[in-house]
Amino acid sequence: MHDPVPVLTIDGPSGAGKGTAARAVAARLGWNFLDSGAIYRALAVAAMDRGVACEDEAALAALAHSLDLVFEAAAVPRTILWGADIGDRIVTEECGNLASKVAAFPRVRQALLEKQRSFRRPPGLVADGRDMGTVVFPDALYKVFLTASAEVRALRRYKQLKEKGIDVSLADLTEEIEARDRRDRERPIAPLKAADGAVIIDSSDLSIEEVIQACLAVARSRRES
Ligand SMILES: Nc1ncnc2c1ncn2[C@@H]1O[C@H](COP(=O)(O)OP(=O)(O)OP(=O)(O)O)[C@@H](O)[C@H]1O
Ligand SMILES: Nc1ccn([C@@H]2O[C@H](COP(=O)(O)O)[C@@H](O)[C@H]2O)c(=O)n1
Repeated sequence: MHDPVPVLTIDGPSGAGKGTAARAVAARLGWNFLDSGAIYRALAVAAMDRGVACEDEAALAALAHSLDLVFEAAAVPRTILWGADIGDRIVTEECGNLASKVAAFPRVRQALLEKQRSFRRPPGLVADGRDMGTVVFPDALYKVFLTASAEVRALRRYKQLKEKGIDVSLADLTEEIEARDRRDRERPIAPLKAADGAVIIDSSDLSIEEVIQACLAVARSRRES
C-alpha cells in the first residue's frame, strides 16, 4: 500500500500568522502550499463582481463550482480569478468579512472541498485555514493550531494593511476581527477550532522565525516518532 501524500495543517484565527508561517514552512520543506482563506476571499470578490447576494446560498454554491482561480507562485504571489489579478482586492478586511459570511454556508463549503483537496500533491502539502485539520484533511499527519491574543492579531493586521497603503482605524479593525472570529467559531459547519491532536502554538510573543521553527518541529517530531 502506498503512503498518502503528507499534509501539515495550520489552522487558527485571523492574523495569528498562519499564512506567513505556512508559506515559509512549505518553501523550506519543498512542499506545496494552500491558502484556503484566499479561495473564500476570491469567492467573495466573484460574488461582488457578478452581483450575487451574500445571502443567496444556492447562487454562491454555483459560483463556487465555476470558480476559475489560479495561485501563481512567485516572489510576489499572484491570485488570478477568471484571468484577472485580484491580489489587491482580497487583502482588505471588508473582503475577509464577506468571505466569512459566504463561508458559513454548507453548500459553498461542499463546493470548494475538492478544489482544496486537489492541492495535495507530492512531495507534501502545508495547508492553512480554519478547518484544514478537522474537515478538509482530517487524516493529516501533522496538525498545528496557531493562535495569538486578539490585541496582537489586530495590531499585526493594522500594520500589514498600512504597509499596503490601506487606511484603517485600529479600533474598527479590532472590532471587525473579533466579530469575524466569533462568526467563524460559532458557525455550525466546520467551525474554527483546534483539530484533535493538534499542537497549539501561541504566537503572541514569538517572532515569525520562532513560529516557523515551531511548525517545522511538529513535522520533524511526528516523522521521527
Ligand atoms: N510572529 C509574528 N510576529 C509579528 N508579526 C507577524 C507574526 N506572524 C505574522 N505576522 C504578521 O502579521 C500579519 C498577518 O499575518 P498572516 O497574514 O500570516 O496571518 P493569518 O493568520 O494568515 O491571517 P488570515 O487568516 O486573516 O489570513 C502579516 O503582516 C505578518 O507579517
Ligand atoms: N479553511 C477556511 C479558510 C477561510 N475561511 C473563511 O474565510 C475567511 C477569510 O480567511 P483568511 O484566512 O484569508 O482570513 C475566514 O474568516 C473564514 O470565514 C474558512 O471558513 N475556512
